Amino acid sequence: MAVSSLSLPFHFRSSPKSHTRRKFVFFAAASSDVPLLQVNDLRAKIVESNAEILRGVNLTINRGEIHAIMGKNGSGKSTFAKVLVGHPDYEVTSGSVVFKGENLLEMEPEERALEGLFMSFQSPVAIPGVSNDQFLVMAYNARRKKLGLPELGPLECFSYLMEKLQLVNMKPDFLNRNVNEGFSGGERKRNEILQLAVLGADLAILDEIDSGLDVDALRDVASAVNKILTPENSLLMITHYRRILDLLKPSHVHVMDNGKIARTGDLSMVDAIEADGYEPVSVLT
Ligand SMILES: Nc1ncnc2c1ncn2[C@@H]1O[C@H](COP(=O)(O)OP(=O)(O)OP(=O)(O)O)[C@@H](O)[C@H]1O
Repeated sequence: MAVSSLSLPFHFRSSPKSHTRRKFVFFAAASSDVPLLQVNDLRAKIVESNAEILRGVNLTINRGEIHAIMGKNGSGKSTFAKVLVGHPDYEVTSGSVVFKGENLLEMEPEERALEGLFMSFQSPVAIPGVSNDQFLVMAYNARRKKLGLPELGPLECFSYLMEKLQLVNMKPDFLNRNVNEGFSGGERKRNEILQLAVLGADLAILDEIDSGLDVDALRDVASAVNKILTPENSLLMITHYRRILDLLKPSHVHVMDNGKIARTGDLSMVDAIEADGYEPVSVLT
């Protein structure tokens, strides 16, 4: 099976829109003084209904930073994440997103993944008929190819996957099962982190990775994510809960309200949210 038919870990295909060339490329992209992700005044609507959901999002993420987005239900957090990875349900109407110096919005979803943008979904889907190890090996070798590295053979792949399984504390038999098929909610979340550990990423977006996890699973997931993070990569997580924030210690906490980032602070802002709700911190500053 070709990797393109598996669509990497995003579980959706490229949009049928024609692939236009990128409008601009900054050749200083690898330099650490260029933001890893720069989002400017991003607006997006739902294709089917034309309803505008993102109403001017601004966000800058540098390498080595951990960002958290919180906010009321329905404020647009998941939509923002899905727009970043190119989900076909949404259309960007204005604004820009520059990732590693390139125009992200003109890349197909698969290309975004190969460039090092990873997203774990709130409800990871099952892929019937495709085993976890088959999926991981194909996706990982596609990423290695993109990075100019030789593909790994079956034996090398096996030992690489075993090492990553240990990192997320998953049993080896999960490799033989079909992707997410019959997995419990918590196992699906762990499996998302396994995918991240295997593929690596410049920017990992974790959408409510903590929801539905028991305390031990949450600790395992946070510990694995902490081991994956380096000064060269970054994390953007969406959450409603303090516990994962205490484990991953974001440098920046944002509150999204009505399709915009209304407030940015540090972990101390979460105390205020827990005490008084979102209203006091949801005023655009
Ligand atoms: N594909 C879609 N079709 C219809 N409505 C959508 C779609 N995607 C998002 N929406 C709507 O857009 C709004 C924002 O949804 P989104 O999932 O981004 O919110 P959220 O901040 O992540 O919420 P939660 O905290 O509940 O997960 C909601 O009103 C939602 O119903």
